[in-house]
Amino acid sequence: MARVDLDGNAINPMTICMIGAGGFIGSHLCEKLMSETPHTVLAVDVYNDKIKHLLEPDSLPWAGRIQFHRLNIKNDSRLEGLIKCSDLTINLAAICTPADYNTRPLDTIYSNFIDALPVVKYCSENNKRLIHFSTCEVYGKTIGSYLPKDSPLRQDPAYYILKEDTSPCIFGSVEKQRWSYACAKQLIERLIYAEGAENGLEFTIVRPFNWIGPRMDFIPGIDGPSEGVPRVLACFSNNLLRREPLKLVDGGESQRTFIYIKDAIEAVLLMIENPARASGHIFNVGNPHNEVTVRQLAEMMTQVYSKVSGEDAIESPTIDVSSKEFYGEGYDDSDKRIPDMTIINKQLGWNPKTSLWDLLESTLTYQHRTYAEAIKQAIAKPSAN
Ligand SMILES: NC(=O)c1ccc[n+]([C@@H]2O[C@H](COP(=O)([O-])OP(=O)(O)OC[C@H]3O[C@@H](n4cnc5c(N)ncnc54)[C@H](O)[C@@H]3O)[C@@H](O)[C@H]2O)c1
Ligand SMILES: O=C(O)[C@H]1O[C@H](OP(=O)(O)OP(=O)(O)OC[C@H]2O[C@@H](n3ccc(=O)[nH]c3=O)[C@H](O)[C@@H]2O)[C@H](O)[C@@H](O)[C@@H]1O
Repeated sequence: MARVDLDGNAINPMTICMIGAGGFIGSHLCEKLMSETPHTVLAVDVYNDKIKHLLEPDSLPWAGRIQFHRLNIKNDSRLEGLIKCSDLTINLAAICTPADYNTRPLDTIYSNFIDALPVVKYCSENNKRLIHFSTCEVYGKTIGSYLPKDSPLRQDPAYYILKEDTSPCIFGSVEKQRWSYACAKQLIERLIYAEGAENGLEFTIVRPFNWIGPRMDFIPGIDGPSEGVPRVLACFSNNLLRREPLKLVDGGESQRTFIYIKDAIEAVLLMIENPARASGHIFNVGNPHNEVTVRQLAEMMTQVYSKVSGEDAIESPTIDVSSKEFYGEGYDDSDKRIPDMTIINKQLGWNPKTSLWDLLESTLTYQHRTYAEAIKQAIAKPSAN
């Protein structure tokens, strides 16, 4: 049966230049595009470990519809050619782990702003559509976080719900280098918006709210550096696999809404296949119903991991650490992130489905299956690391 868009029109096969296709989100998006659509992907990245299963062997049903191009977009003249021969470019490439924002602020700003500039320029000059990945961090802190602790207004959604078209972007001072990432992402959003307004660039901006699932980041000492600090899902998974306490930064009081990667990818596919509804928009993509404090996340992950691994939790499953100790000087945090869903509901009719418990159960089953044996061996032979 022919695939149709939300307005009942047939969807024609397209060629997509996907930059950062070898990362967490890219790998899931490639998987979806290969298994459920007729589209072709030119997958650009410096790594391909997370999409190897889609590239080999040649006998895969989609062989010929996905090509890997190993290139660094900082300095490779092949990029423009790849964008020119595609119908759509999706840019996912970025440094996006908070441990880097205050310790490698220059790399963070270059990666999230400077390196994205040629992508925007080539799309604009060649009249190509662009879907650019920004972040919910562009909202920074909530207005409510500046109210007195006992103010009743803190309970009023007007002071904390994050809306694409009305919420301000509130960052800490320049010394708080944590915000180097959010600020670079905000400026590239503004540049893309301006290219749309002045030069007619057809764009969509995605603001992901803590998408999590299998293949997110790395497990330190197993498939990433021993001293590396990934995002919270991988940090806590690593602690659980090693039977160490989960570290709660500054008491684990910050709040997040987590969404299952597979739900979020459905939203991206709707954007890809419904350009008339998606172009010119900025979309929050998150799950407002999955809000927890980081402490609650740690407690739930501990329970879920016990269930999927069959091992009892350790006696003291969490430990408090200061942000200075964990991330170093210049760290700061978003207090609370709940996405407003009005625009994405109206334009794409999309809603997330998976509860936090269910998404943790499938993700931690994957983590256990993928890493438990390797961790056991690494612990038994520490010198082999
Ligand atoms: N995962 C989330 O919940 C989340 C939340 C907010 C924003 N985002 C944004 O979504 C995008 C993808 O995030 P992710 O979680 O998949 O991260 P990721 O780190 O897993 O993927 C990014 C990919 O980009 C590649 N890359 C980086 N610089 C490159 C360069 N110069 N040339 C070629 N490839 C390069 C990396 O090798 C990596 O494979 C990022 O822009 C990120 O800021 C993600
Ligand atoms: O995923 C998103 O939507 C965005 O937010 C993330 O930022 P953040 O949520 O702060 O990063 P995490 O590493 O996932 O941390 C979440 C919270 O857990 C805390 N944390 C992290 C790790 C840990 O071991 N312990 C711990 O308490 C952090 O301090 C923070 O409060 C990253 O900046 C980006 O990937 C992305 O743009």
